[in-house]
Amino acid sequence: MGPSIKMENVGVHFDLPQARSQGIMNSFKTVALGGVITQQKRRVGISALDNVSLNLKTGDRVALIGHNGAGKTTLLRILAGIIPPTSGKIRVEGRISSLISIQLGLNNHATGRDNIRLRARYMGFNEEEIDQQFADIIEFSNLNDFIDLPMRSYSSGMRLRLAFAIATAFRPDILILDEWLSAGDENFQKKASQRLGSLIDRTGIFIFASHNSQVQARTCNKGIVLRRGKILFRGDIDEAIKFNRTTEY
Ligand SMILES: Nc1ncnc2c1ncn2[C@@H]1O[C@H](COP(=O)(O)OP(=O)(O)OP(=O)(O)O)[C@@H](O)[C@H]1O
Repeated sequence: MGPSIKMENVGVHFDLPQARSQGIMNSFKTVALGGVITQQKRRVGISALDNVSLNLKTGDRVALIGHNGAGKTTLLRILAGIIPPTSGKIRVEGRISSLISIQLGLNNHATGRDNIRLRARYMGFNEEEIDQQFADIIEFSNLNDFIDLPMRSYSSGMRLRLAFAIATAFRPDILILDEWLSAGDENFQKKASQRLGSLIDRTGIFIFASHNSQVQARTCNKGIVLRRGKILFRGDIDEAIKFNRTTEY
């Protein structure tokens, strides 16, 4: 059986205890962006996702579309297990790789070489799998002798190259991407784009939040339009992009 994702009536609510104020609802009511700001008694919160159900299987390449604050990143974070849903159920079969915070888990005091192992273990890969990709990661990051120096001696671009090379080296069953990743100088960016594209092609399920509908049209076959935490439309990618472009909401 291939990878699958099943979400049933998932909701995410953020409590904002520090925002207890009577006036807050009035000042935010008319804003069309973001999740729905809620207020019970004097407790303010944000409903970032509301009653979202999804059924994804192998071959699904899903674009998440929607305005700022619509809930795209929250949905990705739920799927990646970074935050739990407040309500509803979620079931994921298969190994997930999230390219949301690719520098997380890297250690400034360790060498590039040691960081490859650290970060790959953090992603859930075993020593054998790491050994298989080790040389490729070193070659792709193109750090030459820097790979044996502690990461604190790297420039931010070098750090990103290493993080990118590691994050894209292992083929997961499910790949999660929040905006297209790019790293390094112009030359490296071209290489990085190709590598990311090839990883997406080889992944069973791909979920991609972005404001760039051109890239989404190229890499996805389905689209989900979110508005204020709810699914407003789902269908073929072209229809979803068209819906988003032509519907006032
Ligand atoms: N940690 C948090 N605490 C409180 N509210 C949050 C938190 N994270 C997100 N939100 C709120 O949840 C809603 C959805 O945010 P989310 O980041 O999922 O939107 P998005 O669709 O990814 O937006 P963008 O296109 O701007 O990246 C927004 O109203 C945001 O303010």
